[in-house]
Amino acid sequence: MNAPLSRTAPAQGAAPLITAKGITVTLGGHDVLRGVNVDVQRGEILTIVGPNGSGKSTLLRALTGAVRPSSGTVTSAKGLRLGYVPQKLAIDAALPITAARFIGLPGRVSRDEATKALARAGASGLENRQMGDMSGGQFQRVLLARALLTKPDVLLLDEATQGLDQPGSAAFYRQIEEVRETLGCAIVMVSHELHVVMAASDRVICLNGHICCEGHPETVASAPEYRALFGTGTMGALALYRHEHNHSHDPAGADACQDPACGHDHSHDHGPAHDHGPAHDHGPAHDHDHDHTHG
Ligand SMILES: Nc1ncnc2c1ncn2[C@@H]1O[C@H](COP(=O)(O)OP(=O)(O)OP(=O)(O)O)[C@@H](O)[C@H]1O
Repeated sequence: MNAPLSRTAPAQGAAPLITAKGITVTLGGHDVLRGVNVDVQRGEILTIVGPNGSGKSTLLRALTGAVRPSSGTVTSAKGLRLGYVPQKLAIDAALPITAARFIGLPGRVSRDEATKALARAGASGLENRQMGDMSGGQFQRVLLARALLTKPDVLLLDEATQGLDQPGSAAFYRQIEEVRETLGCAIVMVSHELHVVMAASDRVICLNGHICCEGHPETVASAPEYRALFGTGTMGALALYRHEHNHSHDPAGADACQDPACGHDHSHDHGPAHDHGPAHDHGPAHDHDHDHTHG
């Protein structure tokens, strides 16, 4: 299920489900996004990575139409159905509501539909469980089940595994791949966990207000250029992807990117061998065969 070659092939060449062309989004007087171009193809898993405040959530919201660009356009295929899994959702733990009832809100959903959606989200058997009693992973799966009720053409996830541990995140993303296999929907996800989502992604976009770089993760995994794209921006996660170690990673420079327009410090060592000293191997990242879209 997790093997790249067994993936449902994204519908290359078909009309995109969502097209953002040269969008600039201005919030609070600042250009949060500048001249961003994104196509979402049917059946693909597209991951958006980038440092805190780089506009990932804003881009997701612009793609859904929840945020209007100040320039550029976002167009969607006619009748497009969207599903959305938020970063987190606060539910009063004291509120007595079962998973089956929760995913049925606000509309009416039959017990059968709720059960099927929970099964697709890998949350079978949780129908009668109180939402307040769920583990973080179970809770996110119920949110996923809720998003799947609309049978979305595009499922959007905004750091849906925040708060989960690594095995929990990895299991969640495997579930996402399964959802894609079953429903054939496109998936657009924001994640900080590049090491975890890498295996599940067809394409990765590195965002920092503009698109720094984008590409196919498998193609670029062996390319030397990709190693320089993220400094310690994954908090060492890329190194962890390759092998376990327990030294600390400096979260500073979280937005290191090879693109000089990003303005990051690239003076640290990106040598091919992983070094357990302060200079880290930056592991898999992205393709430099891309269009730069600087605003
Ligand atoms: N409604 C708003 N008004 C003003 N500024 C906003 C608004 N929403 C977001 N911003 C600003 O836009 C920038 C991008 O925010 P966004 O949430 O899109 O980033 P992000 O990459 O998703 O960040 P994070 O990784 O921290 O979730 C931030 O500087 C944020 O403060």
